[in-house]
Amino acid sequence: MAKKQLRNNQDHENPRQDALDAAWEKFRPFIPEAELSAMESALSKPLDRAFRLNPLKLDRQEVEILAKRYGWTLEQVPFCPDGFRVRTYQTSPSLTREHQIGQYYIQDTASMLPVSLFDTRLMESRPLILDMAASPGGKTTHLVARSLDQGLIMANDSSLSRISALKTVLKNWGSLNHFITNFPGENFGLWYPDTFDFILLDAPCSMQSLVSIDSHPMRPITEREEKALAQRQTALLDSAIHALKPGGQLVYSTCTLSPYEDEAVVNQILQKYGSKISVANAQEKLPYPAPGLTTDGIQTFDPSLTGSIRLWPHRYETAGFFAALICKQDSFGDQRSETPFRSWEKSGFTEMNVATQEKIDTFFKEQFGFLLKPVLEKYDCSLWQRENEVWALSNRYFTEFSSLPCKSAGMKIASLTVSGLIPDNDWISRFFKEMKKNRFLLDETQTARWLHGEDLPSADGNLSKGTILLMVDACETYLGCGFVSAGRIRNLSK
Ligand SMILES: C[S@@+](CC[C@H](N)C(=O)[O-])C[C@H]1O[C@@H](n2cnc3c(N)ncnc32)[C@H](O)[C@@H]1O
Repeated sequence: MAKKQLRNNQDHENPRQDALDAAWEKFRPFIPEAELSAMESALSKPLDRAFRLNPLKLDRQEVEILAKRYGWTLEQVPFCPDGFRVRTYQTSPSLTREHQIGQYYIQDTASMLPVSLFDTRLMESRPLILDMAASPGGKTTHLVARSLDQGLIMANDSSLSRISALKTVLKNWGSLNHFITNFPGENFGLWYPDTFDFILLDAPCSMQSLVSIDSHPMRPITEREEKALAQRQTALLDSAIHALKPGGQLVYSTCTLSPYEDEAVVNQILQKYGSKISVANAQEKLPYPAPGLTTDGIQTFDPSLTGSIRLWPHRYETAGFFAALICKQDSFGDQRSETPFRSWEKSGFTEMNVATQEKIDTFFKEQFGFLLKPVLEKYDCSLWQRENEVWALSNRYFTEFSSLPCKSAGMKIASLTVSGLIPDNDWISRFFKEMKKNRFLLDETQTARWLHGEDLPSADGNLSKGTILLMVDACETYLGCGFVSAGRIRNLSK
C-alpha cells in the first residue's frame, strides 16, 4: 500500500507514519485475503468523532436536542447503546458547555467496546468493580454509568502522575461510588482473592492500532519491547483472575492488534488455569462477528479465543482494538495477603454530627427544593466532614476498604463557610434536574459574561440571597452556580 494511503488522523509525518507502515506489514498476513481491500479503504478514511452520553446527567431524548442545537448527524455505535458517532457537525462536540459539565464523554468508538461486554443484569445489582489500569478514566466513567453509580468502583493506576487526570474525569462525570488507588495491579490477586464481581484490565500496550490518533499515537516498537509488554500484561491478567469472584466477569482489553499482546496473553492464562476459567463467546454482543485469531503464526490458540473480539479497523470503522470476556468458574482457594494499611484518622474525614447533617438537609430543601436524604439512601452513601468540606462517601467503601491507602473517594457536595453553606458545582451539575427552586435563566449576553468568569448584576429583586442555579436554553441546561449578595451574582466557578 502506498505510504500516504494509511490513515494518520493527525497528519503527522514520521515516526508515526513509519510505525503505521511497519504495523501494516506485520499484521497483513493475519487479515483474511477477501477483506484486504475493505481494510485498505477503511485505513484511508479519517475516523469520525464519537461520544458516550452520561446517563447520570443526560438521557437519550436530550441527545436529540443537543444534535439539533449543535448541528450533529449522529449514528449509534453498534455495540454500545450510549455511544454515538458524529458523522457531521456544525459545532464540534468538544466545544459545548454540555461537554464541559460532563453530560457526555468524548471517546473513540473502539474504546466503548470493553465495558459494553459486561452482563447488564449483574452490572445493575450493586456490584463491586475493579478497574485495574484506569487512568485517565474514560472506561471508568463507562463502568460508573453501566452500574448506575450504585455499585462500588476501585479505580486504580500504578502511575502517580496519571492519578490527577483520573480524579478530574470522575469528578466531572459526577461519580459518587468510587475510590481511587495507586498500586501496581499485580498486587490485587494477592490482596483481594475472589473479591470483585467485575474487573476491567485495559492493559498498558504497544498501541499498534493501525490508526494514529492523539489519544493513542502510534510509534515504532521493537520486538524486545513487545515481549516485555506481553510479560507485564500476563502478570496483570494473572493477578486479575485471582482477584475475580467465582461467577464474576473480567474483560482484558488493549488498543493494539499485536497477537502477542492479545490472544497469546489470554491463551497463556487459559493454559495455566484450565477449566477454572473460560473465554466467553463475546461475538453474541456484536451485530456481526469480529473473531479473535486462532494462531499467531507460531502457536495455535485455544479454540475458545475465536469468542474474543478483534476489531480490525474495517470491521466497525474503528481504530484497532482487542477485548476478551473471561469468566471464572472456581476459586483457586488463595489465602489473602496483608494489604497496606492507613488509619482512617489519616484520611482527614470525620463523622458528621446529626445536627450538621440536618442543617445541610434543610439547606438543600429550602434553597433548591432538593431532597438530599433519599438521594444518599439510593446511592448508599453517608455524609462526612473534612475540615470545612462536606463529602458523600460510599458506605461500602467505609466498611470494606477504608484502611487501604487511597488517593480520593466519593464526591464533595458543599463547603461550610462564614456566609453559610456553598454547594459544590459538581454536585449541582449532577443533580440539577431535581433542583426546582432558585433557577435563574441567563440571556445570551449574560451567558457570555458568565463564561468569561465575570460576576453579574442582579436586577431581579425576587432572587433570594445565597446560592442560585444559573440556567440557559429555556432552563434546560445548567451553566454553573452563583452567589447572590449585595445586588450581585458572584461567579462561583472562578
Ligand atoms: C491503556 S491505559 C488505560 C486507559 C484507561 N483504561 C482509559 O480508558 O482511560 C493503561 C494504563 O495502565 C497503567 N499501568 C501501567 N502499568 C500498570 C500496572 N502494573 N498496574 C496498574 N496500572 C498500570 C498506565 O499508567 C496507564 O494509565
